Amino acid sequence: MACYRGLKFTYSFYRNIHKLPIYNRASSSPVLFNFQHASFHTSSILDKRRKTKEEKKEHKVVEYAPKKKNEGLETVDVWRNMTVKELSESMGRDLEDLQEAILYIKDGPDIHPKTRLEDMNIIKDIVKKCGMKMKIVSPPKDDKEDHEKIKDVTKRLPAKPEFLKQRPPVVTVMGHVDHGKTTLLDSLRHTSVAQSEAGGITQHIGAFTVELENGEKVTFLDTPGHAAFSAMRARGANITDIIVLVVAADDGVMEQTKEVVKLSKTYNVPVIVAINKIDKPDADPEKTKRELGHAGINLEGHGGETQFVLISAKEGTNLQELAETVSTQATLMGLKSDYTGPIEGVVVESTNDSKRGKLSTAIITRGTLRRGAVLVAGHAWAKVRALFNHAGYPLEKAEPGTPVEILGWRELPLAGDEILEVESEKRAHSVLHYRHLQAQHEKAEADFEVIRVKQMEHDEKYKAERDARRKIGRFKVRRVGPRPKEYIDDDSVPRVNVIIKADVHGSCEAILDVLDTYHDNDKVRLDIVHYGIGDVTESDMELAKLFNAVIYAFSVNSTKIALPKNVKIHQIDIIYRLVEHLKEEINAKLPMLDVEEIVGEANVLQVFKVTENRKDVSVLGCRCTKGMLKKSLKYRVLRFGELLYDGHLDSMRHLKSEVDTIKNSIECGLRLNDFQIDAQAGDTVVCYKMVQKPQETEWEPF
Ligand SMILES: Nc1nc2c(ncn2[C@@H]2O[C@H](COP(=O)(O)OP(=O)(O)OP(=O)(O)O)[C@@H](O)[C@H]2O)c(=O)[nH]1
Repeated sequence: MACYRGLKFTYSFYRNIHKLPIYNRASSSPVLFNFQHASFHTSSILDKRRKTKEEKKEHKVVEYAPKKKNEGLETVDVWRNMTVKELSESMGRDLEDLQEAILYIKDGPDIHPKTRLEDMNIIKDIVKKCGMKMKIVSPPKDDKEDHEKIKDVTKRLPAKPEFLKQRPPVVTVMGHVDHGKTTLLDSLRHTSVAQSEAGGITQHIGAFTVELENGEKVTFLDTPGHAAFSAMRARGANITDIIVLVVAADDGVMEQTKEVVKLSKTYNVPVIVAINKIDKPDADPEKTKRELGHAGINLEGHGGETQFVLISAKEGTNLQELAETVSTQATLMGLKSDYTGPIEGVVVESTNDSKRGKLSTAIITRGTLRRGAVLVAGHAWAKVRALFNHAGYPLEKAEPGTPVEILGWRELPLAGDEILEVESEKRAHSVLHYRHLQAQHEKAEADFEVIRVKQMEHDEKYKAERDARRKIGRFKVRRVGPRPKEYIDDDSVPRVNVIIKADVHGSCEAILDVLDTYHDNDKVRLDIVHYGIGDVTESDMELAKLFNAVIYAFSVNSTKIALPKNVKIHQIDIIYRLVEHLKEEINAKLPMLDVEEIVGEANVLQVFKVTENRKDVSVLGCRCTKGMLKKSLKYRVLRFGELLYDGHLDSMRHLKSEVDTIKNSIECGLRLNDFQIDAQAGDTVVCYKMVQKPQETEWEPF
């Protein structure tokens, strides 16, 4: 198994994708066994058996026509700059299979489905590796767009001017926190409900229309703040014609006021300023106007053209005037729409009403919506069962620029989704099916991209870690070819020098990766003097001699050349064995370790005080309880694990005789070198010696 560019594969898998060809590693070309040419004719075999000996003796001429190159191979249409995906489609093979094949190509292209294959030779190589032959054709016409248009439903082309009629403007109310946006919308909505159908149920839906005294209408989106505006824009729903910028006259221009100014300029949406809270005693409209000028909004009568109205949202002052100003602005903008044909619109909000079912508020932007229409929006569809206005009254129809509540959705569409009318339920189903597939496809591509990025990150991290290890000297820089001797640091740390020769690049990389896991270079350095692909050569031997290196021949021949004196070669086929060998080499270089070996133990039964050479000396009356005690060795006296003494004996006696050894269960008298130690009955005496043991490396790569 080899691992390349993050994908694991086997030759058997690779063969599977080729259907028949067996890949020849050495020649990089597929070897084909073609069953078509291996037919048997049983009748002719029987005939042959019946032939007489004479006939057999006859000289026969066997005509042999060499098979033409590529004969019998499937042909695939190719063209320059085709994508990896297009090639897989043209071949009729899975994308993944093709990507696997690309991995076998030296300096092959990126395997991303959208990668364009600019080099014909690369295309040829891929086709060849897939056991096919190619035919260069001209690129197919890019009919993808037309194709998609048929499957999906899209907006109609712009209507001719003669079909256009005036429509109400759609307004978004924006402004700084607490400047009165919600109050303004509430007041406007109540005004509108009160003005329209008296007694109507005031509903809080996503949009409502205010009707002016002259009969003109203004539609307000009932979601204040630029978050809603930006969200709509982000979904491609550019339904706001005019922004009403609410600025509190007491606060003046604040941070979010400036943001709205910026937003309106970015999207080129005209602004009408509503200077609010003029009823407040500390209201200063003049100051607010000046600040607006500084913020880039030049008001009418103050050197600019932006219209403004002084209002009190709370008290309902000048709200009709504000609506009229908006209407005038709309007239100036010449807002018109086509009232005929299949409808187009935008979802403003969606709810699942417990009594009425799935509902959405929408603004119709083109055509006239009626009951019975079949709509699609995003991944949802509806057969319109009923239409309501913002006051909750049923509508017969909804025209451009007017908000409408639509009942009849099978799934809930999302705010900002574009609504389009289709001719039938069947068509709605096919559109949604197509969109679903598209979404899946896009998700798959996005996932692929994520995996690719992750893989790249992983590779980079791996390389960075490896480089870092090399930098701090844990691992020398790998190189192909001999290395100058002076390169080796002449320090006192013992080292194991190795030369790796392997059959294929993958094996070599795998071995080097395993060796990378060795981190004990401060004890014994593991140094790769040289590595390469192919049989062991004379120069490898020379190098081994020069560096006193061990050669590991991994599935390659090392017997063709004479083995010089003092050069060790290990012929190895399994990386595990190589590691075992290396561990032995490393262990042999590790210094011996001093370890303590317990020889025996004794219990102190009684302590005698004797006088010797006018000194008071303690004698420990003990019994050997484990092993034996040897006078020449070292002793420790312990009390409940606490060390009282560590040193030699001055004397060891059995009864009255000085002895060298006390065996298990025998009593004795021990005199310590240090007379001052205050041992007592119950203490433990341990007899031990220091021995040297070979060390073993802790390196465990697997
Ligand atoms: N005196 C006075 N108070 C007002 C007026 N308009 C709004 N307010 C008050 O100002 C406060 C904030 O009003 P909102 O309408 O919630 O302001 P907003 O801009 O929607 O606030 P956010 O939703 O937090 O951004 C409330 O206490 C309103 O009663 C007004 O014209 N006059």
